[in-house]
Amino acid sequence: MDKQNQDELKKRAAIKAASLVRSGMKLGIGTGSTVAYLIDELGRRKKEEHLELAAIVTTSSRSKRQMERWGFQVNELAEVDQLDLTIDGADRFATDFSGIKGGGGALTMEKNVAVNSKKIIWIVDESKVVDYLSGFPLPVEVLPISCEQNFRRFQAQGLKPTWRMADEKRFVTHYGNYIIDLNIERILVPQGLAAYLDHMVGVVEHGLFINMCDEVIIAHTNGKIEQRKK
Ligand SMILES: O=C(CO)[C@H](O)[C@H](O)COP(=O)(O)O
Repeated sequence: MDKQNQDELKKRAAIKAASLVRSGMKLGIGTGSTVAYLIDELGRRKKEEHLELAAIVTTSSRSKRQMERWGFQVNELAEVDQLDLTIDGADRFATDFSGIKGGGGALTMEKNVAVNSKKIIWIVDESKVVDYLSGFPLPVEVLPISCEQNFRRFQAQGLKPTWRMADEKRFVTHYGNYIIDLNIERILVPQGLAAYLDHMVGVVEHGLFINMCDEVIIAHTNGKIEQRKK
Protein backbone atom coordinates (compact mmCIF):
# COMPACT_ATOMS: atom_id res chain seq x y z
CA MET A 1 0.00 0.00 0.00
CA ASP A 2 1.46 3.42 -0.86
CA LYS A 3 1.57 6.23 1.69
CA GLN A 4 -1.25 8.20 0.09
CA ASN A 5 -3.63 5.22 0.26
CA GLN A 6 -2.53 4.41 3.79
CA ASP A 7 -3.15 8.02 4.87
CA GLU A 8 -6.63 7.89 3.35
CA LEU A 9 -7.39 4.73 5.35
CA LYS A 10 -5.99 6.29 8.53
CA LYS A 11 -8.25 9.28 7.99
CA ARG A 12 -11.35 7.12 7.51
CA ALA A 13 -10.67 5.10 10.67
CA ALA A 14 -10.12 8.34 12.58
CA ILE A 15 -13.34 9.94 11.36
CA LYS A 16 -15.30 6.84 12.37
CA ALA A 17 -13.76 6.96 15.86
CA ALA A 18 -14.52 10.67 16.20
CA SER A 19 -18.20 9.90 15.55
CA LEU A 20 -18.24 7.81 18.76
CA VAL A 21 -17.22 10.79 20.91
CA ARG A 22 -20.06 12.49 22.81
CA SER A 23 -20.26 15.87 24.51
CA GLY A 24 -19.56 15.62 28.24
CA MET A 25 -17.00 12.84 27.84
CA LYS A 26 -13.59 12.84 29.50
CA LEU A 27 -11.40 11.94 26.56
CA GLY A 28 -7.86 10.63 26.16
CA ILE A 29 -6.11 11.46 22.88
CA GLY A 30 -3.18 9.45 21.55
CA THR A 31 -0.30 10.42 19.28
CA GLY A 32 0.60 9.91 15.64
CA SER A 33 -0.54 10.64 12.11
CA THR A 34 -3.82 8.70 12.49
CA VAL A 35 -4.63 10.60 15.68
CA ALA A 36 -3.86 13.87 13.87
CA TYR A 37 -6.86 13.13 11.61
CA LEU A 38 -8.94 12.33 14.70
CA ILE A 39 -8.08 15.68 16.26
CA ASP A 40 -9.01 17.59 13.11
CA GLU A 41 -12.37 15.81 12.99
CA LEU A 42 -13.02 16.54 16.68
CA GLY A 43 -12.11 20.16 15.96
CA ARG A 44 -14.55 20.24 13.08
CA ARG A 45 -17.26 18.81 15.34
CA LYS A 46 -16.49 21.42 17.98
CA LYS A 47 -16.85 24.20 15.44
CA GLU A 48 -19.87 22.89 13.55
CA GLU A 49 -21.69 20.70 16.08
CA HIS A 50 -20.65 22.41 19.34
CA LEU A 51 -18.94 19.29 20.72
CA GLU A 52 -17.90 20.09 24.31
CA LEU A 53 -15.69 17.70 26.27
CA ALA A 54 -15.62 17.59 30.09
CA ALA A 55 -11.88 16.87 30.18
CA ILE A 56 -9.14 16.13 27.68
CA VAL A 57 -5.77 14.49 28.28
CA THR A 58 -3.28 14.15 25.43
CA THR A 59 -0.34 11.73 25.24
CA SER A 60 2.14 14.15 23.67
CA SER A 61 2.85 17.85 23.34
CA ARG A 62 2.25 17.44 19.59
CA SER A 63 -1.34 16.28 20.13
CA LYS A 64 -1.81 18.91 22.86
CA ARG A 65 -0.79 21.75 20.55
CA GLN A 66 -3.10 20.48 17.80
CA MET A 67 -6.05 20.23 20.21
CA GLU A 68 -5.36 23.74 21.51
CA ARG A 69 -5.26 25.11 17.98
CA TRP A 70 -8.87 23.95 17.68
CA GLY A 71 -9.75 25.77 20.91
CA PHE A 72 -9.94 22.73 23.21
CA GLN A 73 -8.64 23.14 26.73
CA VAL A 74 -6.26 20.31 27.62
CA ASN A 75 -5.88 18.93 31.15
CA GLU A 76 -2.97 17.24 32.89
CA LEU A 77 -3.51 13.54 33.59
CA ALA A 78 -3.13 14.23 37.33
CA GLU A 79 -6.18 16.52 37.24
CA VAL A 80 -8.52 13.83 35.93
CA ASP A 81 -9.71 10.88 37.96
CA GLN A 82 -10.62 8.54 35.13
CA LEU A 83 -11.13 9.05 31.43
CA ASP A 84 -14.29 7.69 29.78
CA LEU A 85 -12.58 6.87 26.53
CA THR A 86 -9.12 7.01 24.98
CA ILE A 87 -8.62 6.87 21.23
CA ASP A 88 -5.12 6.12 19.99
CA GLY A 89 -3.26 4.73 17.02
CA ALA A 90 -1.08 1.62 17.04
CA ASP A 91 1.88 0.31 15.06
CA ARG A 92 0.70 -3.30 15.07
CA PHE A 93 -2.55 -4.88 16.18
CA ALA A 94 -2.67 -8.65 16.70
CA THR A 95 -5.87 -10.66 16.58
CA ASP A 96 -5.58 -11.41 20.33
CA PHE A 97 -5.95 -7.63 20.86
CA SER A 98 -2.33 -7.13 21.89
CA GLY A 99 -0.41 -4.37 20.15
CA ILE A 100 2.89 -2.63 19.59
CA LYS A 101 2.87 1.10 20.20
CA GLY A 102 5.49 3.80 20.52
CA GLY A 103 6.53 4.37 16.92
CA GLY A 104 6.24 8.07 17.72
CA GLY A 105 8.14 7.68 20.99
CA ALA A 106 5.17 8.57 23.22
CA LEU A 107 4.68 5.06 24.68
CA THR A 108 5.12 5.99 28.35
CA MET A 109 2.41 8.63 28.39
CA GLU A 110 0.25 6.49 26.10
CA LYS A 111 0.34 3.59 28.55
CA ASN A 112 -0.32 5.85 31.54
CA VAL A 113 -3.33 7.38 29.83
CA ALA A 114 -4.51 3.93 28.71
CA VAL A 115 -4.54 2.42 32.19
CA ASN A 116 -6.57 5.37 33.43
CA SER A 117 -9.30 4.96 30.81
CA LYS A 118 -12.56 3.03 31.09
CA LYS A 119 -12.44 2.19 27.40
CA ILE A 120 -9.72 2.19 24.76
CA ILE A 121 -10.25 2.31 21.02
CA TRP A 122 -7.39 1.96 18.55
CA ILE A 123 -7.60 3.28 15.02
CA VAL A 124 -5.55 1.54 12.33
CA ASP A 125 -5.40 0.81 8.63
CA GLU A 126 -5.51 -2.84 7.59
CA SER A 127 -1.73 -3.07 6.93
CA LYS A 128 -1.15 -2.98 10.70
CA VAL A 129 -3.31 -6.01 11.50
CA VAL A 130 -1.29 -9.20 12.06
CA ASP A 131 -1.82 -12.69 13.46
CA TYR A 132 1.24 -12.39 15.74
CA LEU A 133 3.04 -9.17 16.68
CA SER A 134 5.67 -8.76 13.98
CA GLY A 135 6.96 -6.43 11.32
CA PHE A 136 7.60 -3.48 13.61
CA PRO A 137 10.41 -2.89 16.16
CA LEU A 138 9.33 -2.98 19.78
CA PRO A 139 10.29 0.30 21.52
CA VAL A 140 11.69 0.19 25.04
CA GLU A 141 12.20 3.49 26.89
CA VAL A 142 15.29 3.33 29.13
CA LEU A 143 16.92 5.61 31.69
CA PRO A 144 20.21 7.13 30.44
CA ILE A 145 22.09 6.04 33.60
CA SER A 146 21.92 2.32 32.82
CA CYS A 147 20.98 2.29 29.15
CA GLU A 148 24.28 0.77 27.96
CA GLN A 149 23.82 -2.19 30.32
CA ASN A 150 20.22 -2.60 29.13
CA PHE A 151 21.41 -2.54 25.51
CA ARG A 152 24.08 -5.19 26.12
CA ARG A 153 21.62 -7.41 27.99
CA PHE A 154 19.19 -7.23 25.07
CA GLN A 155 22.04 -8.13 22.70
CA ALA A 156 22.98 -11.12 24.83
CA GLN A 157 19.34 -12.27 24.80
CA GLY A 158 19.27 -12.13 20.98
CA LEU A 159 16.66 -9.36 20.96
CA LYS A 160 18.50 -7.39 18.25
CA PRO A 161 18.51 -3.94 19.87
CA THR A 162 19.12 -0.71 17.97
CA TRP A 163 19.13 2.83 19.30
CA ARG A 164 16.25 5.04 18.16
CA MET A 165 17.94 7.97 16.39
CA ALA A 166 16.89 11.50 15.42
CA ASP A 167 19.17 13.83 13.43
CA GLU A 168 22.11 11.44 13.92
CA LYS A 169 21.78 11.64 17.71
CA ARG A 170 19.97 9.36 20.10
CA PHE A 171 16.26 10.19 20.18
CA VAL A 172 15.33 11.72 23.54
CA THR A 173 11.83 11.15 24.91
CA HIS A 174 9.61 13.73 26.58
CA TYR A 175 10.98 12.48 29.90
CA GLY A 176 14.66 12.78 28.90
CA ASN A 177 15.17 9.05 28.29
CA TYR A 178 16.37 7.00 25.31
CA ILE A 179 14.55 4.42 23.23
CA ILE A 180 16.00 1.04 22.33
CA ASP A 181 14.11 -0.66 19.51
CA LEU A 182 14.04 -4.46 19.69
CA ASN A 183 14.01 -5.88 16.18
CA ILE A 184 12.32 -9.16 17.02
CA GLU A 185 10.97 -10.97 14.01
CA ARG A 186 7.84 -12.31 15.66
CA ILE A 187 6.64 -11.98 19.27
CA LEU A 188 4.94 -15.30 19.89
CA VAL A 189 4.38 -14.88 23.66
CA PRO A 190 3.94 -11.14 24.31
CA GLN A 191 3.04 -11.76 27.98
CA GLY A 192 6.41 -13.42 28.62
CA LEU A 193 8.38 -10.64 26.93
CA ALA A 194 6.33 -7.97 28.75
CA ALA A 195 7.05 -9.62 32.13
CA TYR A 196 10.80 -9.75 31.31
CA LEU A 197 10.83 -6.04 30.38
CA ASP A 198 8.61 -5.03 33.32
CA HIS A 199 11.17 -6.49 35.71
CA MET A 200 14.31 -5.06 34.11
CA VAL A 201 15.86 -2.24 36.14
CA GLY A 202 16.31 0.89 34.03
CA VAL A 203 13.38 0.17 31.74
CA VAL A 204 10.86 2.96 32.12
CA GLU A 205 8.21 1.50 29.82
CA HIS A 206 7.85 -0.63 26.72
CA GLY A 207 5.55 -0.63 23.74
CA LEU A 208 3.79 -3.95 24.35
CA PHE A 209 0.17 -3.14 25.14
CA ILE A 210 -1.58 -6.28 26.37
CA ASN A 211 -5.14 -6.50 27.70
CA MET A 212 -5.68 -2.80 27.15
CA CYS A 213 -7.46 -2.27 23.87
CA ASP A 214 -11.25 -2.87 24.01
CA GLU A 215 -12.12 -2.09 20.43
CA VAL A 216 -10.27 -1.50 17.19
CA ILE A 217 -11.47 0.38 14.15
CA ILE A 218 -9.82 -0.97 11.01
CA ALA A 219 -10.05 0.81 7.67
CA HIS A 220 -9.80 -1.67 4.79
CA THR A 221 -8.69 -1.06 1.21
CA ASN A 222 -12.05 -2.41 -0.03
CA GLY A 223 -13.78 0.57 1.62
CA LYS A 224 -15.03 -1.31 4.67
CA ILE A 225 -14.65 0.23 8.12
CA GLU A 226 -14.55 -2.64 10.56
CA GLN A 227 -15.32 -2.19 14.25
CA ARG A 228 -13.86 -5.19 16.10
CA LYS A 229 -14.72 -5.54 19.78
CA LYS A 230 -12.86 -7.69 22.30
O1 LIG B 1 2.19 4.69 19.35
C1 LIG B 1 2.21 5.70 18.69
C2 LIG B 1 3.08 6.86 19.01
O2 LIG B 1 3.94 6.60 20.09
C3 LIG B 1 1.32 5.82 17.49
O3 LIG B 1 0.01 5.63 17.89
C4 LIG B 1 1.72 4.80 16.49
O4 LIG B 1 3.11 4.97 16.20
C5 LIG B 1 0.90 4.92 15.20
O5 LIG B 1 1.29 6.05 14.50
P1 LIG B 1 0.66 6.46 13.10
O6 LIG B 1 -0.78 6.74 13.34
O7 LIG B 1 1.44 7.69 12.71
O8 LIG B 1 0.87 5.33 12.13
